[in-house]
Amino acid sequence: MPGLSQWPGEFEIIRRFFSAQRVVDADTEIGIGDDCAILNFATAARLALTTDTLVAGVHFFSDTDPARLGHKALAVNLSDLAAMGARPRWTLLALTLPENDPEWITAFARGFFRLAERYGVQLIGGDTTRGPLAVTVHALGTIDEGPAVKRSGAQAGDAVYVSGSIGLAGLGLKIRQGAYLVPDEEALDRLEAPEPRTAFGLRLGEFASAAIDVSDGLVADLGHILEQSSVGAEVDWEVLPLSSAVCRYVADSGDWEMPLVAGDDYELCFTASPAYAHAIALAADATATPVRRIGTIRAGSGLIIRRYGRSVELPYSGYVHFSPGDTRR
Ligand SMILES: Nc1ncnc2c1ncn2[C@@H]1O[C@H](COP(=O)(O)OP(=O)(O)OP(=O)(O)O)[C@@H](O)[C@H]1O
Ligand SMILES: Cc1ncc(C[n+]2csc(CCOP(=O)(O)O)c2C)c(N)n1
Ligand SMILES: [Mg+2]
Repeated sequence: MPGLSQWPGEFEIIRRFFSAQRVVDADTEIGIGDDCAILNFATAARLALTTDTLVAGVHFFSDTDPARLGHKALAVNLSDLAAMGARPRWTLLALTLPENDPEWITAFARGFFRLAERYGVQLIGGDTTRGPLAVTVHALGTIDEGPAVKRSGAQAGDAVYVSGSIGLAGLGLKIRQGAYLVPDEEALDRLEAPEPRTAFGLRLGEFASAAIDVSDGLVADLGHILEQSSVGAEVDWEVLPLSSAVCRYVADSGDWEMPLVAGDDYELCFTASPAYAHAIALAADATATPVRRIGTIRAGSGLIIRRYGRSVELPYSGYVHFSPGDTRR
């Protein structure tokens, strides 16, 4: 009779797919294999902790390439660490699988560990259960010096910036849903395998008064900054960083709000005093991160979008679980 750890069940999945990672963080006293992981770090660094769940049929299509799903499950958590200026270090992985399909799990683990290794992140524990497909990842990072970049620090007169480009994942979702018929690889890549803005996130502390990552949509997430900072903002639609495919979608459909309300882009939206414009350009350059000023923080409340000489006030709408019909953006 095989020892418990040899049974082809959850323990075999853990042993075979998840417990032999090359990355080992020096401050990990106990990793995978006991009731808890133990971290032992004597430095003055503070810990940043976050968690995000991806559920089949809600966050991803059940037939998504498992390597891309493994990547995305970690990426969305690294994105939250980036938004606070934290350095990613450790992760925990809670995996609920409908079946023990070694090929699927091998590909999932490949995507997960490839990203983890690129950022030096160690998997230190998790949970493996049988049930409807869902992935929950916890990520832990350190803030080595300076204050964390919060949602609540934006001030009237600050500039509003966004990294990369927005609306790509929303376009990918429309294509995946069959609601838009012009294929675009870049859009599908953004939807299924977003890249966390980790390197730029580590520079945010140098200049940002507030920051958030764009998971639910620019308007909804900038809205969190505005509410938590008790300010309003104006955003110029014409300067939004949109890929040519997103521009074409807007021209074809007339749906100019899509890039503002669709989620899943995992870009960083942040605010900073105009005095930091040069520092921001240097950080963008040093980390090869496109960054665009899209608007200005104003006293008061509410978000005004300026578009071709008109001003429209948009509600802070985006992807909201449990909203009527669960906004399928
Ligand atoms: N069930 C919960 N119990 C305790 N805190 C929660 C719970 N759900 C969310 N939170 C906290 O509420 C805040 C807002 O959560 P939210 O999920 O909107 O943030 P986010 O992770 O940046 O967004 P997203 O999930 O879209 O990536 C966070 O501080 C989060 O830790
Ligand atoms: C199949 C499928 N349908 C819809 C979407 C869009 N979507 C789902 S959750 C979410 C916000 C982020 O989630 P959370 O707030 O839970 O972190 C978005 C934009 C998708 N990616 N896949
Ligand atoms: Mg976030």
